[in-house]
Amino acid sequence: MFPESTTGSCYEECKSTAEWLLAQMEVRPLLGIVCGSGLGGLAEMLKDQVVFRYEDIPNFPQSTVRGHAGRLVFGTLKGKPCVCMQGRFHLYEGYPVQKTTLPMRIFKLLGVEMVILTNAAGGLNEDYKVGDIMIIKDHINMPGFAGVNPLAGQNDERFGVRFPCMSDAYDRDLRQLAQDVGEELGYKDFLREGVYCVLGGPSFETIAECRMLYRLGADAVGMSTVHEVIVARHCGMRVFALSLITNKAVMDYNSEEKANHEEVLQTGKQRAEQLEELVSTMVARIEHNNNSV
Ligand SMILES: O=P(O)(O)O[C@@H]1C[C@H](O)[C@@H](CO)O1
Ligand SMILES: Nc1nc2[nH]cnc2c(=O)[nH]1
Repeated sequence: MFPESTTGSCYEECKSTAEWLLAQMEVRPLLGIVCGSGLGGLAEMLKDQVVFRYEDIPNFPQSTVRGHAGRLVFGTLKGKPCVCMQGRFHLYEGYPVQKTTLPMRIFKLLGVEMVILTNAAGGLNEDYKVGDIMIIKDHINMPGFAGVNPLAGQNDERFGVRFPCMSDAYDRDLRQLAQDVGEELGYKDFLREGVYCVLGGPSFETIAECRMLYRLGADAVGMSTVHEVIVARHCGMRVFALSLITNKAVMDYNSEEKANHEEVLQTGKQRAEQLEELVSTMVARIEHNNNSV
């Protein structure tokens, strides 16, 4: 038997939450969006909103971090039916990794086919500037090296296979679409593509850790997204993810810079408009059901 703490988010629990939500509105979302720290403005773009506070949703965790409003917003974005998490859950809030990713399984049971995730991240790549938007092409699941994986524990085949592939986690066509849209919008100077590394947080990285992560191949470091991506891919949803580089990781022992959440939220405010424009223009061009963009 698997121990209780590692049995993951059970199918019945997710199904009852999905059914509770579906019973209260007409929207049948095909697209799921997760807003990163300070990036909740994306949810405000949805038309004909139906809003649920996390505290009112059965089985749903609560947001505890500033910059994460804790609202599930349904509506349409450029005519496409969407559900948007205005606030996500992090390991450092004290939730088991299975609980932080439970909304991905609820998305799946709501009928969502594609997930777009955003996050705030520290830039490790020396060429990156604060305010750059990084299309995530791959990830490093650092907690996974220590066995912290949302799929650890008993596997429920109704969600997906025991050993899911992750080499194709970040949809190639959606990444290309983002590049094309970014170029058209004139974002070339601040649009990047790179590798995101997740750590547990909540402490920011030491200088030695930043240097190590960069040498390992990470371009940006954060505290989220990867576990959601693993669960979304496990249950067959397509994934696209963006990091907003909100601060530069400190790599130099002579530097006076110090990572802090204020700067993260401030940079989010400054780049929110462009990030929202990029995502909404992409959404306008995405076709569903035929697996194309
Ligand atoms: O939810 P995200 O990954 O955008 O939040 C990042 C990581 C921490 O929660 C916070 C640090 O400022 O921002
Ligand atoms: N781990 C981590 N998460 C972040 N989120 C925003 N900036 C950072 C950062 O520098 N490090």
